[in-house]
Amino acid sequence: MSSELWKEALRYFPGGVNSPVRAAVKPYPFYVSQGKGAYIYTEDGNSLIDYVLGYGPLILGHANEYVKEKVIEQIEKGWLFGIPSRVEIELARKISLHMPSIEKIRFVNSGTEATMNAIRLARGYTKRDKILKFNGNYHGAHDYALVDAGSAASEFGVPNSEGIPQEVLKTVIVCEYNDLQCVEKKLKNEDVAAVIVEPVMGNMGVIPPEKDFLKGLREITSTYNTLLIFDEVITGFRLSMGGGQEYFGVSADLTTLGKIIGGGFPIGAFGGKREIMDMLTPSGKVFNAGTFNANPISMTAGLATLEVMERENVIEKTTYVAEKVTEELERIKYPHVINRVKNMFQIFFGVEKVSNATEARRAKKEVYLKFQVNLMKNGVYFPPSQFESVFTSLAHYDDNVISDTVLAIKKSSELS
Ligand SMILES: Cc1ncc(COP(=O)(O)O)c(C=O)c1O
Ligand SMILES: NCC(=O)CCC(=O)O
Repeated sequence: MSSELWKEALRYFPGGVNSPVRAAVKPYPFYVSQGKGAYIYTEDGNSLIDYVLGYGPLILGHANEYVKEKVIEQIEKGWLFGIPSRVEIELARKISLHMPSIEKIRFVNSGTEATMNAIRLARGYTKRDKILKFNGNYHGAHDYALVDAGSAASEFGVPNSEGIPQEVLKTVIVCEYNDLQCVEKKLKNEDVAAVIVEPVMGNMGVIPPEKDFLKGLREITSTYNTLLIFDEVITGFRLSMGGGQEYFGVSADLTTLGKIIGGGFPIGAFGGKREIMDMLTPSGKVFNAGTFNANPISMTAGLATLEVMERENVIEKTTYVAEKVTEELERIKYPHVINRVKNMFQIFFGVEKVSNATEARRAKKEVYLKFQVNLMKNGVYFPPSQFESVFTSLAHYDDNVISDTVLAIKKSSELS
């Protein structure tokens, strides 16, 4: 039973969990025993249609057969060598084919590591210390990212974590998302190594960039010789095979990836222009290393996932599911706004517009949570936090999954 496991978990783990957002499930987290396709199964004998999908990586759904076979084949051959293996080249080739701005890449183990290293590299390359980020963007859980951070940092009321040295904080400048004037002013007045941005915000709910925001960032950063880092940990291989850059037609100097490119196994990557990437050890003097970097299991699962995506038009199918689900959400009587870009979306109650983190924080979280709990009772799992994105997968591209979701939304919409 989940209730018993939770009681024991509270003894071992701070707050009962190993990543904070998991504790946001009310009244206490359910424990998952299995996942298959669009469904997860709980220790309490319930099944739920899963719209969280491991917070984004599982774009094919749970336990995809092709990915599973490939991973098992690799396990038969061994799972860690600390020596290069063929599959890392195959995955790199595929990524750079779809994302031409990535001429060279380094594989790490999480999105956190990806942004931490991309920022260090930008500093090394430009010989400048400062970076600029946006309020509510989440770039992982390292010191330079936990300033006005979204996701669980906002959900749990600590957008600015304790434990980060003042010296570090002085190097991080924050602007509001979609505010180009702020960026222009800061870059004019300070020496900024890099601007890091989520091409679509997926960590304050979903917030799209306004028209010309990303193009504007490209122009301003070029003017001031500041690097533009697209954090595509969520959007890479989700908005399009070429990520947010292809979707919006804007090219970044450095790109961070994670989630989907590991097919559900731990992954991160950062890549970009050859001359910048070559500053990385061992060809250059900006250090990065890792026991598990480019481990063959994550490489294999990622490659298999991208192969299925190429074959099966996954982005359009997952977008179709998101359209159907949001059409039903639109019918909810309680005043709300829905932000959707392709196959990622979120609903905000009691507000008319959400175009930045400040506006997202004004939404009625308590109404969202009531809706989320209602949905769980009716067999559908949405993120337990207003500040996460709803995701769809290939496994959701199924009439029964869609109609069961629509029915669950109808039954869950009494919110006043
Ligand atoms: C845009 C973005 N960047 C970075 C990260 C950090 O990735 P990870 O959780 O793998 O460290 C996340 C994670 O959720 C993310 O959404
Ligand atoms: N949007 C934030 C994440 O996806 C990370 C998941 C976690 O923090 O457990």
